[in-house]
Amino acid sequence: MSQYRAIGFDLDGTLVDSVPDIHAATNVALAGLGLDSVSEAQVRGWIGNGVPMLLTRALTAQTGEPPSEALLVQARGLFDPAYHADLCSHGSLYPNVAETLKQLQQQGYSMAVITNKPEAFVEPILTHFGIAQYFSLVIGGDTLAKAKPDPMPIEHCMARFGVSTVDFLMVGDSKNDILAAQAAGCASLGLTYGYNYGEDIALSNPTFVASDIQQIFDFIAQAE
Ligand SMILES: O=C(O)COP(=O)(O)O
Ligand SMILES: [Mg+2]
Repeated sequence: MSQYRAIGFDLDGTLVDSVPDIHAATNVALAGLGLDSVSEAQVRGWIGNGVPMLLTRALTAQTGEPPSEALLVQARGLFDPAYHADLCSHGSLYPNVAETLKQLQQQGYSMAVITNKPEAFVEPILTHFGIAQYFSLVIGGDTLAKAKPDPMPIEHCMARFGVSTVDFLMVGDSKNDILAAQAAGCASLGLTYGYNYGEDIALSNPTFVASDIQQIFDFIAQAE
């Protein structure tokens, strides 16, 4: 094993290309409020800070002003059942994700999902794609008091795994993942294929940058 003992994985844009399903549920919510649909490309640029922020961004785009709390609650009441009903039918695992997780587990790493997606959606998605068994801990965007880019989810995870900052590697597609890792004082691997508000992940200065999750083996070997 390398110097790392535990690895945190972001979900959306890192393990699963979930935009098509999130896009569909967003448009169900907007239609229920009598608002026009948004495009998949728009939704791709709004993912990263959880569902409340995604809906805030969508409602702002379609009404021209930030939504009231009441409108946001209404939108969430429409989004959640629509997304729950159809979490995975259009999405897919990114290449080499299942194989990489399997190999890392065989090598003895403790692994967690650290996502800003609401916790209730996470387990069914992991199960659908056959990767739930690789994770001994799942932290959603609403599991703790603070979400990424705050370091709290990573700190919580390190405490649960009984590892220190030098033992932990955070893998993600968004600057929120990299900022959370930097704030927690641990290493990060930034993936170039996900959703990062249209920005190059390298601009956030992750410890490593990769275009395929399988490249993680190059970096953890390097760190030995
Ligand atoms: O739900 C989001 O906005 C982002 O989810 P992620 O943290 O798994 O990328
Ligand atoms: Mg992500």
